[in-house]
Amino acid sequence: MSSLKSLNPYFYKHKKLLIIGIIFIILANILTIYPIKFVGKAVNIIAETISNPKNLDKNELYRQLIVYGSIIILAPILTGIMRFYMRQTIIVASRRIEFDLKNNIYKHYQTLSYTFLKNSKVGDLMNRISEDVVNVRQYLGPGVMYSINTLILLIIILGCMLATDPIMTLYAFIPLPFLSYFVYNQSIVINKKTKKSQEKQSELSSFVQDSFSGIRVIKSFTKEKFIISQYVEKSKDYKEKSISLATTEAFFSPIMVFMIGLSNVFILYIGGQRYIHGKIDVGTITDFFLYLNILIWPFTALGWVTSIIRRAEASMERINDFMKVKQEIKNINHDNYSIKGDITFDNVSYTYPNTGIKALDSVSFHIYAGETIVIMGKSGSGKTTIALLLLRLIEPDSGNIYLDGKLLKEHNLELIRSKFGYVPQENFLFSDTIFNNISYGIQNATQQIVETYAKKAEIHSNILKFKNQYQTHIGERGVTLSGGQKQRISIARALIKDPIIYVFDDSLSAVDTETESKILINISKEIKVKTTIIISHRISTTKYSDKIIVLEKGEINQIGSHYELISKPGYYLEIINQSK
Ligand SMILES: Nc1ncnc2c1ncn2[C@@H]1O[C@H](COP(=O)(O)OP(=O)(O)OP(=O)(O)O)[C@@H](O)[C@H]1O
Repeated sequence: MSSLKSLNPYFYKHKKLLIIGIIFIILANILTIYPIKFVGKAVNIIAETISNPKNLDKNELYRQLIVYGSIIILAPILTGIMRFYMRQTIIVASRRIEFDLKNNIYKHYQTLSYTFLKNSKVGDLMNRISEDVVNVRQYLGPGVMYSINTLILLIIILGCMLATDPIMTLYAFIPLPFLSYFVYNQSIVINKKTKKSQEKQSELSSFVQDSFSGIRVIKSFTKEKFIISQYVEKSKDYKEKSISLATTEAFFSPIMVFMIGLSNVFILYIGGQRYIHGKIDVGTITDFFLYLNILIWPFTALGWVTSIIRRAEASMERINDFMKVKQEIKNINHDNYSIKGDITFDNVSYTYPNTGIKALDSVSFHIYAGETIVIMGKSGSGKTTIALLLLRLIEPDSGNIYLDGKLLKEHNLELIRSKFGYVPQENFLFSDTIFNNISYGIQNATQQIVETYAKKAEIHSNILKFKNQYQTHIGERGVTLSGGQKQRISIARALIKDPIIYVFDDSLSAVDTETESKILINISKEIKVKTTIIISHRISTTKYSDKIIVLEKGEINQIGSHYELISKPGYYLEIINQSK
């Protein structure tokens, strides 16, 4: 139950509804049990009438039977009304808690670090916020409701039974300790099996997500059959875990019914003995049977409720694992001020924690505000890592980064990110209209502004060719764009922010050199006055730069202007010679 403790604040928040719900549960149970003693009384009157027909007072008999009959009929109607309100309060509270929980998980996801999210599987993240939350909601709603219901019913029935005949009560409850032992053991097994089945489900979701993202590769490599067989294998695994869980859960109902049946046998035997010896009347035996049979459903449901609780416990553990992950990059400054764009890297090193790869090793350089630098280097040399450090998506392990002479981590994080125009290497666009994608970073964008920046990014004429032009939907529900078109929309999205610092991470790799040149000419005015970092493999971009940094295995191999670098042997000269 420990993981479910983290739900206490949510229970507290919705305490009013829950307390009202509990009151309805109590009323519903009192109304369920109240008419039972009248059944016993009615049975006694009928038995009395049959054995002594001479004493029959017809009017009195009818009067009593009408009163008892009315109570027996009316009480279930009122019980039904109480049960309706019990659901209306407790189930509604569970839905509200589910809403809060989902929002809190999503909010927490947003605070998690780039590296953590990058290393998590999307399917798994999705499962924790969907499937796992549904499991927890099942506990919050039916789980809590039926647990309280069973407990209250048990207390009331136990009280009624003890008041009627303590000895018969003792016999009726003989199977109870065995039942508790069985429930306890089964619930441990259910918890373990649930965790395994949920892990398998997460794996399956991640696999499906992966295979749809890589559908082009799968089809071009004609791997459909292979991927289907892998899916079958994984879903078989999930199926086996689920069946094993269902088998354990299936034991509950028959065992519960068996135990109640055993109680009935005891009642019949002991009750019969006591009746023969004149210690009780036949109505008392009838009452006991009715009491026990009322317990059948709640006790059968106990098995179901136990698995709901165990499932929720396993799910909550998975949710808590994520909720415990601390926000690594925090904002300590909330001031508003202007940024010039002077950047210094002072002996900066960074190692990716998950792989242990040292991506940057004591890197130092200085970019004056308004300068344009091109970062070159072989694949994996650490270029993107510099961009991520600048945006504070990751923090250096050692060394310092300064912006306008002040430590980057002491700046207002939201402010500095708003001053960056970042075009990432992987051109991610949202499943939305082209207009909304371009205007993503600004508020109240007009058609004119969006078009201006689309023109600068050399994508305007392409957009006009689509039927719905700027209102064209991209992605799953709309058109599929070419790599170059996506890149240019990403560029327009960064330009429209009118940032102070541009970071283009291999942003022109998917467009031809002519378009690349046009884009760079279009934004040359901005580039001249703003700090611009262009990560590129192409020599054509270097003509716009003040300085070139050549990285090799995370270290600076060469640094200088185009003319300085072509005058000495090295990677830069090699690239120049290759491009001739
Ligand atoms: N999220 C990550 N987790 C672990 N290792 C990473 C991660 N991202 C990059 N790396 C590793 O860090 C090193 C530097 O990567 P980086 O992306 O900075 O190189 P790059 O020069 O930009 O490469 P490319 O030109 O191919 O984009 C590489 O060896 C890479 O494998």
